[in-house]
Amino acid sequence: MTDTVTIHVGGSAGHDPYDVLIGRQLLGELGKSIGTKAKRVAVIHPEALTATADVIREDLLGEGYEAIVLQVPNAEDAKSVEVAAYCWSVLGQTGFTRSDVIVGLGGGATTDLAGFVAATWLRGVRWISMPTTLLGMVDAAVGGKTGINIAEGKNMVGAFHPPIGVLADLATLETVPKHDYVSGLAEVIKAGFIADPVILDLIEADPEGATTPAGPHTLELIRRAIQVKADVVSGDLKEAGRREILNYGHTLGHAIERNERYKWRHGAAISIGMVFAAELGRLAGRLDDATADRHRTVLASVGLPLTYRADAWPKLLDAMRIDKKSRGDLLRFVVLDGLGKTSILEGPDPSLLVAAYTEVSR
Ligand SMILES: NC(=O)c1ccc[n+]([C@@H]2O[C@H](COP(=O)([O-])OP(=O)(O)OC[C@H]3O[C@@H](n4cnc5c(N)ncnc54)[C@H](O)[C@@H]3O)[C@@H](O)[C@H]2O)c1
Ligand SMILES: O=C(O)C(=O)C[C@@H](O)[C@H](O)[C@H](O)COP(=O)(O)O
Ligand SMILES: [Zn+2]
Repeated sequence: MTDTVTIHVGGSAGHDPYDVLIGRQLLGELGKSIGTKAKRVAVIHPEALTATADVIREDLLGEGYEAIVLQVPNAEDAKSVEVAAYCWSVLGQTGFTRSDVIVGLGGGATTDLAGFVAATWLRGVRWISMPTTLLGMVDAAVGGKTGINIAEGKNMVGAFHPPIGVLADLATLETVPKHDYVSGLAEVIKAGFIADPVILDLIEADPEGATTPAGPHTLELIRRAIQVKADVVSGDLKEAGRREILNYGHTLGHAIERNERYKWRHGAAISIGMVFAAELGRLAGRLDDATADRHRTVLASVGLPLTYRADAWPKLLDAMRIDKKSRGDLLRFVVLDGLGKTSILEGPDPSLLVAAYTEVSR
């Protein structure tokens, strides 16, 4: 049995600090995190986790809470205004008050939705994140970005609303489909390039092992990636500055997700987005060849995609214009000046963008 690892996330912008617990058999921790003020607990979960949600419900009932479960669609289909509206209706019908607590149980799509419902219900109620995918644990569950997608763009409607606690039970990873697990590695690798290169060394030492929760470095990879995220969001919850580095690879990545009508896995799109960002850095004269090339080798070594359709460029460029980092007509990209050295490339020449896209297109 693994000992529980605790990572502290500092409070900022009027929000309280909280802990991320990583371990096994963390179910018992849920009651402690909810506390005695709450009467009702709503567990929002995807179809894939119906059985787990039922176990949690029974447990909460046993602890004296009025527990309800809200099943939502798997994956990105949950991140819609219709699904949020369904959740609001259920909360209304059950008399959910400001002292009650929402639990988001699932991957990043579910926790983004659950956090958004918590942020908007009665203008904000407390919520706990229980991530059950690699991506959810290392990125989505931490930091309080919540939201839903619209046809015009990814996560375009949302709020900064941090959870009061995060419970990452490693046992849940055992049932995650392989391609979803690998998708999560894109965010782990992102953390490696922007802040903690030891992550890259660990993956390169055993890429096959990195693609399974049974791999030798799973806990260390998760712990390191969460630490990167916790350090960044503790100082800049609302993305006024440094937090933008967590968006490495996301400007093109989100455009690809929109172009695929949110049927692609997030990590797959971000993988291509990071290769593009590396090429931008290289072509702008900021990033050395070895680090730019390393993106391709490490991402490919775990089976993540590196290229996208050449003919999609005009649509992707259009989508990138409403990226949240844009200011007016100015496109802004997170790039690297070296390993772990991030900077912002503002308003790059259109020819530079085309040249970088040529390097990732097929
Ligand atoms: N808020 C943030 O800071 C942040 C950070 C990164 C990513 N995200 C968002 O996270 C989402 C991607 O998250 P994801 O990769 O976890 O995908 P996901 O939530 O879509 O989950 C992938 C699939 O696995 C299923 N699943 C979840 N847990 C399972 C388990 N334990 N066993 C079996 N099946 C399981 C889900 O139902 C879904 O079908 C995107 O919407 C992305 O925008 C948010
Ligand atoms: O936490 C952040 O900040 C991030 O940018 C992390 C990203 O991995 C994540 O995909 C996030 O949801 C992107 O947010 P967005 O504001 O660009 O939609
Ligand atoms: Zn992401």
